[in-house]
Amino acid sequence: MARIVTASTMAAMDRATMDEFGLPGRILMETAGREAARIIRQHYPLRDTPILILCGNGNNGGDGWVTARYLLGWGAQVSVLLAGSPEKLTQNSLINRSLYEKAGGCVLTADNDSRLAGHRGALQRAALFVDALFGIGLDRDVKGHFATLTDTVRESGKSLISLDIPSGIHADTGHVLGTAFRSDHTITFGFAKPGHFLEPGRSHRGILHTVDIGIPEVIYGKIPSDLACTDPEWAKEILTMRSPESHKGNFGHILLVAGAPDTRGAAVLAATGALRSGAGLLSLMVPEASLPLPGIPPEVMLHTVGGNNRTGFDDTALQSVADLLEGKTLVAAGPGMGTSSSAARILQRLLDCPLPLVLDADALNLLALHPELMEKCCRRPHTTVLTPHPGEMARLCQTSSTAIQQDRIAAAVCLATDSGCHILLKGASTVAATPEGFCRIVTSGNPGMATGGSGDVLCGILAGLMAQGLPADEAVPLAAYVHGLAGDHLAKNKGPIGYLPSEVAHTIPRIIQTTCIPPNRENPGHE
Ligand SMILES: NC(=O)C1=CN([C@@H]2O[C@H](COP(=O)(O)OP(=O)(O)OC[C@H]3O[C@@H](n4cnc5c(N)ncnc54)[C@H](OP(=O)(O)O)[C@@H]3O)[C@@H](O)[C@H]2O)[C@@H](O)CC1
Ligand SMILES: Nc1ncnc2c1ncn2[C@@H]1O[C@H](COP(=O)(O)OP(=O)(O)O)[C@@H](O)[C@H]1O
Ligand SMILES: [K+]
Repeated sequence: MARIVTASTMAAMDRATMDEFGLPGRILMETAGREAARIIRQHYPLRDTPILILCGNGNNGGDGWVTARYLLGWGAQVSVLLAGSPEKLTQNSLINRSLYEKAGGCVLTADNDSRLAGHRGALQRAALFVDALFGIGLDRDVKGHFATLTDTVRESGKSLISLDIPSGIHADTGHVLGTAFRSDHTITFGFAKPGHFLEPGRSHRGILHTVDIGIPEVIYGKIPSDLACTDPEWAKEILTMRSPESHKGNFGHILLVAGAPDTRGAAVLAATGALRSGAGLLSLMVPEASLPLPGIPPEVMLHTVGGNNRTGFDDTALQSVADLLEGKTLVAAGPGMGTSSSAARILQRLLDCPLPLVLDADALNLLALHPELMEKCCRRPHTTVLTPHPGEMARLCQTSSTAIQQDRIAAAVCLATDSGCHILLKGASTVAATPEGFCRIVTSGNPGMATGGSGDVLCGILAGLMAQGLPADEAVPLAAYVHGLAGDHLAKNKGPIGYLPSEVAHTIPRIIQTTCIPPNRENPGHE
């Protein structure tokens, strides 16, 4: 299920389903609460599990009342703790509270700290909490008795299921507003929200279940979402098996410009990433002072150009660029390239070439240092991809990395639409934005990948996928997804920290085989 919607889009879909399509909000809420109760029943033995459902004022609380009524009907020991103010309940919450009470349900009211303290026994007796405090309507920090309740439940270590999103997590950014629940399961309604996939929200939501509450496809079509996430079904649609008659010329010829003497390993890692992802041919342009290049795959065609230990590339290197561009189908530049004035002149020349361009690391630093290069980059009539980490992104956008991290999706989309470039904003919760403003959140990857050289491998993977003809809007998120899956595979099989970016590169063929190739096309060359 790759569709994702923001809180405002989800609210607009809910409204349109009610007002235009004619399906009442009460039915949507009934479906949400009933399906949540079903999922709870699947995971916990109802008769042996005292359940306390925590309801807020809003419609998220409304879902909680419905869930409570179904669980009660199925024989569960269930109570509701109303943490919101009884007089402020939404209309549908009020109706569903009354139905729950008619069915014999018990309600404890705790709308301030002292009342909450009076219900300590009920909190202690519960074995499972259901969090229906706030959903997509959370719009400010969680404070006061709501914060006390959240912290008490979290610190109890007992099982917790959140309805729609863990309360305290902002649905659009994944940020914690004040304090937040950490759930074992989150049951979301309609479509998943960005906060389910963006850290720290992703780490707070446990197993995610997406429930169809009856938002009709016509409404989704009318209010389209410009967000999605990566998943295996999506990946399988993109990579197709090679024709038996294919040859190396079908899979592109990359010119990789990388590897000043101090950072020559970056060139090796990017080259390995590109070849392990299936690039047809790869030529590497490095300064002669960077030789030897230990670990460089013998498949790489090596072109040494003018350079020295101080600046990396020198001005004589510029003369080689035109020759080296001859016959290439894609250029990737930046890993360990250096930021000398000679490197800037090389980048200027590359920006003029009529080929797809992937710019990473020092190429991004050069764009930030030379506004005229950034302007040139924005005016390119050919595909350009920029792959910044938050620090590089901050320099490109002349802001701080804290500001970028405030809303990663907004930052990536804003730069992509302003610059006309594809943007891959890396880090925990990598996002890929297109110049048209579509954004895909990458769902793979782990903190074990936070090692120097990891981004160089990713740059190579991206160049390798694009060289094979994948359009940038698919190749950019797929490269990050495959890179993250390779990291996840190593974290699981080797250990969560200490595996190397070079090992990530060498794991790519296995990931492509297991995740991206549909099973019926898995074994080329075998009967
Ligand atoms: N038909 C539909 O629409 C459907 C909706 N559905 C469900 O509804 C949910 C959205 O409901 P919603 O819009 O009522 O918002 P919700 O998440 O309950 O929160 C708003 C309440 O919280 C309060 N509040 C906010 N922040 C606060 C804070 N920090 N500290 C304290 N209070 C705070 C805010 O108070 P106020 O700002 O008014 O003072 C208001 O009372 C959605 O996530 C899904 O679960 C499903 O049933 C499917 C059909
Ligand atoms: N906490 C994390 N969770 C998931 N992926 C991460 C995390 N930290 C780093 N990564 C990934 O590792 C790579 C690091 O890239 P980058 O910062 O450019 O590294 P370098 O410049 O050292 O090669 C990116 O793909 C990034 O998304
Ligand atoms: K919730």
